[in-house]
Amino acid sequence: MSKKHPIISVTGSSGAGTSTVKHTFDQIFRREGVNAVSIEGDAFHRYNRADMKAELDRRYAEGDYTFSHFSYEANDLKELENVFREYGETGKGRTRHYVHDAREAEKYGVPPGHFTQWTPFEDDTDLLFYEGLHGSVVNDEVNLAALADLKIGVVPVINLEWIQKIHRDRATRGYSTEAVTDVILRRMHAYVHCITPQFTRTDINFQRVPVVDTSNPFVARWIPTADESLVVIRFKNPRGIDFAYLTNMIAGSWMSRANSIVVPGGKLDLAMQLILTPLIERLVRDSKRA
Ligand SMILES: Nc1ncnc2c1ncn2[C@@H]1O[C@H](COP(=O)(O)OP(=O)(O)OP(=O)(O)O)[C@@H](O)[C@H]1O
Ligand SMILES: O=C(CO)[C@H](O)[C@H](O)COP(=O)(O)O
Repeated sequence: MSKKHPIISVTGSSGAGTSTVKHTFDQIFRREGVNAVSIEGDAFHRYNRADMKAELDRRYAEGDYTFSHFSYEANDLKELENVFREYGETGKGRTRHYVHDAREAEKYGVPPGHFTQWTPFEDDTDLLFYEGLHGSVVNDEVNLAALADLKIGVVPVINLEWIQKIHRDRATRGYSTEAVTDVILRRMHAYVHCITPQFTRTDINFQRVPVVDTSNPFVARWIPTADESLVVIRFKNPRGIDFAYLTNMIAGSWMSRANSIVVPGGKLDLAMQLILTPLIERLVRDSKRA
């Protein structure tokens, strides 16, 4: 936890919608005049695509079928912890990009499946924003949850998450449904052991729930739209959250538990703005006083 140089982490599985949620944060940062430095979890993968394949093959040959990008060991979480710690203490740090596809290759000048060089953060930023798979990990090696000041989980129910991943990976990353299905299966062990435990540590979870039939996510023809979904928003510590204000402001919303509200899918962006803006404002205000 850092008051002087606050850190926000947004954690979700691959395809959960963390990049989409980042756009909402970017809008809030722009509107509130917050100068945030952003880092992507994929920058902290341990291997480039070819080396990951070699490591997978090696482990398969040894009978380990559980290794995937979700696994702790496939990522340099020590380095991520160093970046969180250094930023929290000094406001400095560094990051790089993992280039997924041709569009990103053109943007960064590095072929798909490779990393860019590490580059230092610009000086005098107001906060660090992380978006990726491991923003609230606590294991024998690292404690990232302890270093982040506001932790958000983005967790659609699992068949919606798979639909989102399959459609995104087919549309923009050139994978077949079969290839994505294999990846989903291979990642399941680490999904259960490395990804889901984080969502009991996050301060707020946003869980999109479809209200159309998604029983067979592998043949779904499109991603359920905002109108075809609800979002459950759960607060770890509901003290200080003005639920009456939120349910008044967000048409069609209601409380489903003492720490949860449900909003129509189309109101997700509004709900995030209403909930997150005061929290971000407070982090930045406190950091200027520290
Ligand atoms: N609220 C939403 N409503 C409709 N579609 C959504 C929503 N959130 C995400 N999606 C869709 O789901 C897909 C995956 O979203 P996104 O790219 O944000 O995931 P991600 O968590 O960043 O994945 P990765 O970490 O693998 O990059 C995209 O096609 C996106 O348009
Ligand atoms: O989304 C992911 C993790 O969040 C990707 O699967 C990961 O970055 C590896 O990508 P690729 O399969 O394109 O090498």
